[in-house]
Amino acid sequence: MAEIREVVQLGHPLLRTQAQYVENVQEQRIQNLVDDLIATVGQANGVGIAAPQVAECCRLFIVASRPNLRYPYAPTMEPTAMINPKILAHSTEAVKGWEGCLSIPGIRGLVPRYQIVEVEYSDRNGKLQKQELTDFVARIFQHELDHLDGIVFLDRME
Ligand SMILES: O=C(O)C[C@@H](Cc1ccccc1)C(=O)SCC(=O)c1ccccc1
Ligand SMILES: [Zn+2]
Repeated sequence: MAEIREVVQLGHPLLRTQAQYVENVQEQRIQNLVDDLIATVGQANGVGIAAPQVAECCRLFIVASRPNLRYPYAPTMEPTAMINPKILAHSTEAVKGWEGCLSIPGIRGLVPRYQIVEVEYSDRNGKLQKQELTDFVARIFQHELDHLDGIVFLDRME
């Protein structure tokens, strides 16, 4: 009897419903993808990366701002996964700034972006986040959001 009780208490995978099992597999897939993207953006010395750039069709990207030659005052931040991201509001003026792209190596260009964006996304723990992003971090967010819609920075250069 103890054995059966132990199995029930531990929630043995075999006792989960099929829907719970599928949900757990999907959740693990997203967590693995987030970990892979964070490792990839670090190895590539990037400041962001979007799932479509590694042929994963889901609305998920990483923002990983750090100071660099073109943006020496960029904040250093923990690489942050942003799931189902959206812009809720933005400043009127667009400011041009240098961008590159891990999918278009060797090319840099001046791209207009909103300087301030109010954004919403779910973090990797499923918690809904609302934030105001400014300057370089706002630029990265807009660059990565474009990737989710098949747009690259070359498409926005004037
Ligand atoms: O292709 C990507 O999404 C990564 C891209 C993100 C990005 C760079 C610059 C502005 C907005 C978004 C890169 O990280 S490109 C390589 C890079 O580290 C870099 C390039 C230009 C300026 C700063 C950083
Ligand atoms: Zn890019």
